[in-house]
Amino acid sequence: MYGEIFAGVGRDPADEIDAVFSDNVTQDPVMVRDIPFFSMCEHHLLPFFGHAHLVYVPDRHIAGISKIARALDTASRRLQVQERLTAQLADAVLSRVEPLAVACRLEAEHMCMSMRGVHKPGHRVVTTAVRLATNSSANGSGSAVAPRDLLDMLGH
Ligand SMILES: Nc1nc2c(ncn2[C@@H]2O[C@H](COP(=O)(O)OP(=O)(O)OP(=O)(O)O)[C@@H](O)[C@H]2O)c(=O)[nH]1
Repeated sequence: MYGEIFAGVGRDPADEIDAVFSDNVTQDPVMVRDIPFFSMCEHHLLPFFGHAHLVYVPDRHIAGISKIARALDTASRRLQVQERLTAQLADAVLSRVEPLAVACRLEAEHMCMSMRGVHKPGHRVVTTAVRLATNSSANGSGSAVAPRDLLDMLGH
């Protein structure tokens, strides 16, 4: 059982993104919503779980969509904090798909806050990560979608 829960230990989430396509790519945003994930709080050894949403603006490549979910699984199946998990997913897409911009948002309930401690079942922790290509025009002056637009699409 623990082999499955911690199957991401020692693996690079980016390596899951092994399918990218380069034909007829346009710089229109691609969004994947409501990807479920389960992870383990590194402070309490209790689960946190929820959904991930990710949007990116392709440059020359698009990702095989399942590979984004696979990268999320690899990053979540280990001891984690939600902020780092969010960043690792965005970084994996940035490094392998080389988009103009990528943003992701995770919403989760942490069992360490629900079943013990402060006892707040039903709470939701929301984290976001935004990454821009170093040569991106997505910083506001160019024609690409701005980071604020990406976060709006994610429903922050
Ligand atoms: N961007 C994009 N990817 C797609 C679409 N339809 C299928 N794919 C992805 O194309 C990829 C093909 O990857 P492969 O590794 O060759 O196929 P696979 O072994 O079935 O991959 P898994 O679904 O990850 O098991 C997968 O990531 C699919 O999710 C689509 O319409 N758009």
